[in-house]
Amino acid sequence: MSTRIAFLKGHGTENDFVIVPDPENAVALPPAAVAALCDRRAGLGGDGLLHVVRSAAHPEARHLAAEAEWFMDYRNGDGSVAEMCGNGVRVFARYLQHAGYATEGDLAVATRGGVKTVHLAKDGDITVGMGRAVLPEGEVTVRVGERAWPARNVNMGNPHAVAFVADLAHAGELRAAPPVTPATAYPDGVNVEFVADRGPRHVAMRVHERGSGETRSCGTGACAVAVAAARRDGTDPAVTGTPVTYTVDVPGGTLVITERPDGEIEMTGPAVIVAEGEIDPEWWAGAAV
Ligand SMILES: N[C@@H](CCC[C@H](N)C(=O)O)C(=O)O
Repeated sequence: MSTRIAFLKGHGTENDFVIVPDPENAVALPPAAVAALCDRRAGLGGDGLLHVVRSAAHPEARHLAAEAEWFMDYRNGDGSVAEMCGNGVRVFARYLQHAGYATEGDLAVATRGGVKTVHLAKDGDITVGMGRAVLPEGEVTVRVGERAWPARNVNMGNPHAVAFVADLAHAGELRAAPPVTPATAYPDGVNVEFVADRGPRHVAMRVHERGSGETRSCGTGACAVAVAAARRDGTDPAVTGTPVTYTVDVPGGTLVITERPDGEIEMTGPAVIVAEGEIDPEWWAGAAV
C-alpha cells in the first residue's frame, strides 16, 4: 500500500508555503522532492516548505524538545535548507492552531535559528519574538546592472544585505540573485532587501530570497530592514533607550517590527491557511527522483 502524505498551503503577507505535517518525521524530503512540491507549474507551488515535526523526532532539534514541542524544518523553494523564516514561523503556528495542536497564548517553536516564541490569538495577526539581530562589521555592496549601493549586513539567524534605494524599481526585474560583495561576507549565500522610504519609521521593500528568488514578502528580511533603518535614522533602541517600531510594506502586505532597548525584536503580521489535501502517491513516487 502506498503512503498517503497530507499537505496544506498557507501564506504570510503572500510569502507562500507548502506545509507537510509529519509529527514523527516519517516523510523523507530530499531537496528534489521539496523543489517538486514548490514548483508553481508542475507541483503545488510555494516560496518554501514548512516540514512540521515534533522536536523529539528530529535529529537537528532533539536537544530543544524540552523547550519547544514542535520543530520548523524550513526549506527554500529550491530544496535548500535555511536557518529561519519569519513569515513561515507564523504560518507554522497557524497550522498548529488549525490542527488542534496549539491553542491561544504563547507557543515556543524550535527552528535552526533557535527557539522562537509565537503569540497566538484566536484569530487576527500573529506576533513572533524574532530574537536579536547580529550586525557583522564592514559594509557590503549590492549591484543591479550599472547601479551599486552600499548595504548593511544584518543576520537574523539567516543572512541579509539591506540596501537603501531611491526607487524600488531600480532593483529591476530581480530574475537572478543580485551580486553582493565581498562574497566572503556571505559564505552561505544571502537574502537581499531593497528599501525605499515612505514616511517616518515607515519603509517599503522588495526582496530577492536565497533559494527562492524574488518573493512578495520576507519576515526575517523585514526585521533586518527595520534594524538597518533604525541605525541609519538614529533611532537604535540600544542607544536611545526607547523601543522603536517600523512599518514595513512588502509587495504582499505590511509587517510591523518593534525592536526593544535590549535588542529583542517582535514582528506582527498575518498568517493564513488556504487549503489542505493529499499528495497523489503516483506523482510523489516520481517527485524525488
Ligand atoms: N521568507 C523567509 C525567509 C526564508 C529563508 C531565506 N530564503 C533564506 O534562505 O535565508 C522569511 O519570511 O523570513
